[in-house]
Amino acid sequence: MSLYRVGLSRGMLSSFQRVMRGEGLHTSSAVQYEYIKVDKRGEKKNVGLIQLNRLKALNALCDGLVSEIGEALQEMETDTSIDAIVITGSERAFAAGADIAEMKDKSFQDCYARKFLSHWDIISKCPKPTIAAVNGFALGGGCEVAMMCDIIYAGEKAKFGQPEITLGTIPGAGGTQRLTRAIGKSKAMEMILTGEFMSAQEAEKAGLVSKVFPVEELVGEAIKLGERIGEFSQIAAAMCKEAVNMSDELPLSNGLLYEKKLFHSSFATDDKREGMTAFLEKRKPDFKDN
Ligand SMILES: C[C@@H](CO)C(=O)SCCNC(=O)CCNC(=O)[C@H](O)C(C)(C)COP(=O)(O)OP(=O)(O)OC[C@H]1O[C@@H](n2cnc3c(N)ncnc32)[C@H](O)[C@@H]1OP(=O)(O)O
Repeated sequence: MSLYRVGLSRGMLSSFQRVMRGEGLHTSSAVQYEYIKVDKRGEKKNVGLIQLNRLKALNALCDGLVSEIGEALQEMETDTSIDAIVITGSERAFAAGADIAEMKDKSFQDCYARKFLSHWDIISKCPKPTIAAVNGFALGGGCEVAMMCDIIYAGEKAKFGQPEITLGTIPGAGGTQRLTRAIGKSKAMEMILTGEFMSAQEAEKAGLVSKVFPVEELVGEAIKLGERIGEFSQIAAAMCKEAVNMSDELPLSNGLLYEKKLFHSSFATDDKREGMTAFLEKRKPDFKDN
């Protein structure tokens, strides 16, 4: 049974419970991947790095590649030494979309019966903070994977687009929804209906990207961001992530209530006591993620 399937069969347990119990698999060099490279980076090795590595096909997201991302995320999710996760590609391409050769002969029945692209959701469901470090093309599914992450950093030559219309289809992994939420209806509609690409600088201005960096500095900056997040209580970080993501799902009044409930819950943690005590004692907090 693949690690991915082991992870999925535990679906009834919340990710948070699993992390807290320290159960499950650990990121290790024992797992061999065909389409990705996996590493732990940062001074404390607390930032997981997933690098898409199907270079000849511009990291086109074939089924095997996405399954491997899922396996790596499952491992990093249960590895308590990892606080944040960076997903990146190559300098030429973050990912040029779903694999067109794999899709060409698929029928409606294949897609519907096998829930085509549904397993991609694992990326957006990761409870740990995820950062997409995008150099080069992030097209179609590539743009969608970037948008499934919590934060997008881009290299200055990055290009974002949802060109599915040029293939006679539409985005199928959240492109219409997430892009519209990120940059507004008019800009998203124009991009999706024309298949035109958006530069990193335009994407930063429109709100799709947080920051733009020189190409060669991008991954290092994303790792630094992961390290900064790792300095805080990881329970608080998970709650922040959950609350922010709920703003996409809920009407304002429900979102505000959800936030309040999580805020109250944070008062049950040792880290909240430590954070506030440290502030009053004018010292650095020593969070235990507890
Ligand atoms: C359904 C949704 C998900 O919701 C999708 O993602 S559909 C796919 C959307 N993506 C696209 O339409 C982008 C397709 N790719 C391109 O338009 C171009 O490759 C490019 C990114 C603009 C780069 O062009 P360039 O001329 O520099 O490079 P090549 O076209 O020669 O590409 C090199 C090599 O990679 C293969 N490849 C690129 N993208 C894909 C893909 N999405 N699926 C499968 N293969 C891809 C391309 O076929 C070339 O392979 P080779 O002929 O060298 O074997």
